[in-house]
Amino acid sequence: MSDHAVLLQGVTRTYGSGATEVAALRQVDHGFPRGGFTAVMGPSGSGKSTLLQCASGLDRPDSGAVRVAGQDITRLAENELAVLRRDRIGVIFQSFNLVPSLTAWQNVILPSRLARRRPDPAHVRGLLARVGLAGRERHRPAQLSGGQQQRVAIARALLGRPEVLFADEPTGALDRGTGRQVLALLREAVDEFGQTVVMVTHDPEAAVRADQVLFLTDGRIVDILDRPSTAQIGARLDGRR
Ligand SMILES: Nc1ncnc2c1ncn2[C@@H]1O[C@H](COP(=O)(O)OP(=O)(O)OP(=O)(O)O)[C@@H](O)[C@H]1O
Repeated sequence: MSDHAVLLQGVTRTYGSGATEVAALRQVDHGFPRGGFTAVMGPSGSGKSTLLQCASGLDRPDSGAVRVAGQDITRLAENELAVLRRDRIGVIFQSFNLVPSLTAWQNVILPSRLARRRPDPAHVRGLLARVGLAGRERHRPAQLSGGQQQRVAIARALLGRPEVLFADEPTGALDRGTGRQVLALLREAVDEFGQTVVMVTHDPEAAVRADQVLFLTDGRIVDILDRPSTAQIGARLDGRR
């Protein structure tokens, strides 16, 4: 079995055509280590979200392969991809993406309900407690702070015990203290539960929690730093290194 939870091979994604053509990803090759925490950084428009979307099966590359659990997900039919995403992948967004009319509990179990599954209530309760939301199960998103809403989204992403958790700017809408709590949960998913986390971020304070930081420019990975300091990340972003 590969030691990569997700393997990108020659992944290219181009938007538009002719004069408006934009190459968002250009022949990207990268393996995300199993049980590792990787941050993806780079200037606005460098292809970070596109990389996350192609790696998580939300978008399909124009060419190249994306292997998750050894399967090339670019070759799966829609229904096969939906099953793989449901069983093996969790996704968290900057804007939480919760359903406003549902309680925290209902939001967490929504994907499994849609998949006609009945999650174990003890597991749901335990998950909400793990993310610090014990006693908030019946609150709706509007009755929760931004950080609490993001923790509901994390609990939802973790419910199916996914092997890989993708997070697109998960702390982007949060203050620093609340963001730290969210990062601690992602770190815990890696350290305690052996999950793989891939996180897009603009924030060096967030990226420093990762084991490895990828830097994208113009649709290409231009650098990879292992366990960099905040200062090293800042210097790399400023082009001082
Ligand atoms: N749906 C789309 N249609 C056309 N062009 C797109 C689309 N999505 C992304 N792009 C373009 O692809 C390039 C990469 O976009 P992407 O969102 O991946 O960058 P990013 O690094 O995540 O940027 P940001 O940090 O601003 O979120 C950009 O030039 C963007 O304008």
